[in-house]
Amino acid sequence: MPSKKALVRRPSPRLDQGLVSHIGREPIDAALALRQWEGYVEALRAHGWQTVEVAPADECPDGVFVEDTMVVFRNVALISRPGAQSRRPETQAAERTAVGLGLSINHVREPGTLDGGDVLKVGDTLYVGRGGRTNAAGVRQLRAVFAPLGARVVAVPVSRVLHLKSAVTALPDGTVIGHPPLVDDTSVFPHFLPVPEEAGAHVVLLGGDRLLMSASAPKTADLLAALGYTPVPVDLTEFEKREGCVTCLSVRVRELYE
Ligand SMILES: NC(=O)NCCC[C@H](N)C(=O)O
Repeated sequence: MPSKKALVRRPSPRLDQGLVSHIGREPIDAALALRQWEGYVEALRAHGWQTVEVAPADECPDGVFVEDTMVVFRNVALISRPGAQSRRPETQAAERTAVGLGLSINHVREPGTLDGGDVLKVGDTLYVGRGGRTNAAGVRQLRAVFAPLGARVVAVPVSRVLHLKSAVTALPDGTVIGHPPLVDDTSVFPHFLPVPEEAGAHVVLLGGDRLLMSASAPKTADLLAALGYTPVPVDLTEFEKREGCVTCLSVRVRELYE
């Protein structure tokens, strides 16, 4: 049954100590981060999403990036085993919330590593980024869990950014969008549209023609508006300083059998 639930997790006061891999470390304004997170949650709610808070993990600087804790396909959640050791404690409370929603649970197991941010769903295709956080065993386990449910799992290389979804996301019609200098190989996607800004590569489909995206990508917002979409911009500067983006602050659950 279609559902519009979104898991979110409020930022840790220690967000400043969050990981950075591909960019320099700039200081975080924790109060501003909290306001930006509240604005993000409000934008989801304003577009009909019921937000469900995962218990805070204040001891985990990167806990707000809750997308990385699982991959949801149909009514199954594959609980991740994050590629960064410091992020592994984040999954426990996220799993409890997934159970509470009625999702069936599977786990990525050692030696597999996989971050939810490396998995992009386009219809029944799951693109998975093989890169800094997701290894070959993680890809194999993703395939083993979701192929029997009808998913086509396509592994793609990711070396220029943190996660696959730092490089590309997809529009409602399945067109994959990305900022070409940051995409390893645009030819793996059947329909690819280049966008002019790094932050423009990230959209969350709110429903209908509405696209939640970062206010840091005004040229891409204009491009997408010219294609008939309605951009819904949110300020995310404090999360972008820790390599987060609009997708990573929630896990959207669209099919629940209640
Ligand atoms: N899915 C995502 O885009 N997650 C962003 C995670 C950022 C965090 N600082 C990390 O390096 O793990």
